[in-house]
Amino acid sequence: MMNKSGGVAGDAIVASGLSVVRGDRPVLRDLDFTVPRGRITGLLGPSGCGKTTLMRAVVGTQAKVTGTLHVLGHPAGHPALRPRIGYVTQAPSVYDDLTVRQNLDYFAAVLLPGRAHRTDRRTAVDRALTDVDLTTHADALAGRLSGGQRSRVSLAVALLGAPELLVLDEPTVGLDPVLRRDLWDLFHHIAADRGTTLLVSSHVMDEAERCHRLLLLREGELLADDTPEALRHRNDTTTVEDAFLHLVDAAAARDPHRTEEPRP
Ligand SMILES: Nc1ncnc2c1ncn2[C@@H]1O[C@H](COP(=O)(O)OP(=O)(O)OP(=O)(O)O)[C@@H](O)[C@H]1O
Repeated sequence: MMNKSGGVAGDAIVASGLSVVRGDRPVLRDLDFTVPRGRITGLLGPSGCGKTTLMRAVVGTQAKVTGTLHVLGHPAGHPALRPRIGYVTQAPSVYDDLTVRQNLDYFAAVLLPGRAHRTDRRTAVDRALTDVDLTTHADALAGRLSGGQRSRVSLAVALLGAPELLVLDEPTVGLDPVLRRDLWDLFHHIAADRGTTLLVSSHVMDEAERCHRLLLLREGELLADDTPEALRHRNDTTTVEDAFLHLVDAAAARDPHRTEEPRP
C-alpha cells in the first residue's frame, strides 16, 4: 500500500524531497528514495558526496534537514526511534581504558538497566561478542586493539539492543579482505535471520554487489535507487561500478557545467 510519501507500508525509510544544507552549502538535494525492511541497502558514492550527511539525517542528528523523512513509521529524530536504531559512525566510539566486555557491559547497562535485566544483559553481551567474532578478545583493553577490531567493538555495541534498523557508516574501511567478507556475511545473517534493516555506506564499489538494493549518490544527488542486477541490466554493464560510471557520464552530459568529482 502506498503512503503519502510514495513509500509502501513495509519500508523502513521513506524520503521525499529530502534536502540538507551544511554551512551555507546544499549537501543533499531533493532526494526521493525508500529503504525496504529486512534488506541490506548500500549507500554508495565518492568521498564527500553526502553519505554521512544522509545517515545523520536518518538517525536524527543532522541539522537543517528539509523535506519528508520517515523512519520506522516516525519522523526522523523522533524520541521513540532511539532504542530501535543502531548507528555506527566512522570513528569507533569505544572506551580505550575498558576491556571489550566492559565496554559492552557499560552500554548494555544503559540499554537494560537494573538488577532484573542482569541475565538479559549477559545474554546480549555474549551474543554481540559472538556476532562480531571478538569472544577471544573479550578481556583485551579496547585501546590495545587494531583499528578493525575497534570498529567491530562499535558494531557490537550497536547490536546490543537488537535494533530494527542498523545504520553503518563505512564499516569495512581499513579491514582486510577476509574480515570484510566475514562482516558482509554477518550483515546478511542479521538481515535474513533477525529481519533487521541495514543501511550501509561504502565508497568501494565491489561492496555494492553484496547489497540487495543500492542508493547511488553523487554530489548530493541520487543517481539511482535500484537493485544491483537492475542497475547492471539497465546500463548494459557487467559490474555496478561500470553502471555507476555510466550514470555519472550521462549526468555530466546532461549538465556539462557541473564540476566533476574524483571517481570512486
Ligand atoms: N560540518 C560541516 N560544515 C560544512 N560542510 C560540511 C560539514 N561536514 C561535511 N561537510 C560537507 O558536506 C559534504 C558531504 O559530506 P559527507 O561527510 O556527508 O560526505 P561522505 O560522502 O560521507 O564522505 P566520506 O566518504 O569522505 O565520508 C562534503 O562536501 C563536506 O565537505
